[in-house]
Amino acid sequence: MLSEDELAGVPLLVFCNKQDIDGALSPEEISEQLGLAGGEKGREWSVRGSCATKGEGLEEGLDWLVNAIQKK
Ligand SMILES: Nc1nc2c(ncn2[C@@H]2O[C@H](COP(=O)(O)OP(=O)(O)OP(=O)(O)O)[C@@H](O)[C@H]2O)c(=O)[nH]1
Repeated sequence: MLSEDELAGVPLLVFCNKQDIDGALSPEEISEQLGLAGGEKGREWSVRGSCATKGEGLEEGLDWLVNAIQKK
């Protein structure tokens, strides 16, 4: 999907939800597995932990996205 021309340069935000559950993959592990760490240079990206049931990490992530879009 990220290789589509229409999405070139578009900021990417990935929420790694359910971080409150034991054994959840960390954002670092997920960004490695998605090939973002060290590999994605054509856009701003952020892979963040969240816990939707407690509302943790969501506002910070959306703030990051708004900033990234405004800079674009
Ligand atoms: N412990 C925990 N449970 C969550 C979290 N976010 C969602 N859930 C729960 O996960 C279940 C599935 O949530 P949905 O919103 O239906 O998500 P979905 O994408 O359809 O399903 P999943 O792939 O299981 O996440 C619900 O019981 C939610 O309450 C979280 O951050 N922590």
